[in-house]
Amino acid sequence: MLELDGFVQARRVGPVSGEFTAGRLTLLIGPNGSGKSSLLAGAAGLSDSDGEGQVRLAGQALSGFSLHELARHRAMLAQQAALPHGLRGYELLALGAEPLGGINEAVCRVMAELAGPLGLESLYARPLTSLSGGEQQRLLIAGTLLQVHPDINPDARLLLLDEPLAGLDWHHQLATLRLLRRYATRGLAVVASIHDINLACQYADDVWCLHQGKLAARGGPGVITPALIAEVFKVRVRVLEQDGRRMMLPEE
Ligand SMILES: Nc1ncnc2c1ncn2[C@@H]1O[C@H](COP(=O)(O)OP(=O)(O)OP(=O)(O)O)[C@@H](O)[C@H]1O
Repeated sequence: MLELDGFVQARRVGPVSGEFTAGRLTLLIGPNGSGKSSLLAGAAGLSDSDGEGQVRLAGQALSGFSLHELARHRAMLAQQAALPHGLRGYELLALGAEPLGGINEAVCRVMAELAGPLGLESLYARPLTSLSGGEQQRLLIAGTLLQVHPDINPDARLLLLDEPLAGLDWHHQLATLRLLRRYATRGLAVVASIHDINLACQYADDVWCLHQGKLAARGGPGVITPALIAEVFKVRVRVLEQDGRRMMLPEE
């Protein structure tokens, strides 16, 4: 679906090659500054590759897409996304739906569908500036998911989220990961950066581990091993197994 072919961004990331596949949830892990945001920005078409590198969506170079075409094919949740002032929750989502035809019955239905898992019922009517950090983040996630919902945007192919779980409580972290899996099941390539290694093990179809701008490992959750964690994160961990699930416990 989304192919990175020798993607390079200044000295921040690359060269990185690989594919984010339709129908799969790819979780990016890596220490601070390892290049996750830079890679996501490249995959979103927000920054071109240096040199010969290319990013292709369904075989077409992303650098040739207009902003309108990008909006039709992918949505991106940025890290520390800025919130427009003077808006209420539902108006933020309406703003995101604008390039896709604006508020209509389908948009209202999707807003209602997202309200349950993300706990938005009482937030839609409130001014954005009155919301807590985690509440704002849940609305931003909803706004991003709305833009690639099949009932609103049948051309959507790719969903990218930079640290969507930042600031969320445990309940809403799990709800968000379940939603991302659901969107992948609907046929999108879904990619998110995440700092919780155990959640990455539990929810990812594919894991990309970045280290100093390069891919240190890529594959199923099994690529996350104590040796990889020690090399990349400089943390020693022990593996616990329960009911077929693996958990990494940092050693003191
Ligand atoms: N605008 C910029 N100008 C110069 N260097 C930058 C810029 N943005 C990021 N960098 C550098 O590029 C590298 C990769 O940054 P990036 O934000 O992609 O990392 P990250 O893996 O997303 O980190 P984090 O987990 O802290 O969010 C870092 O060393 C960072 O300092």
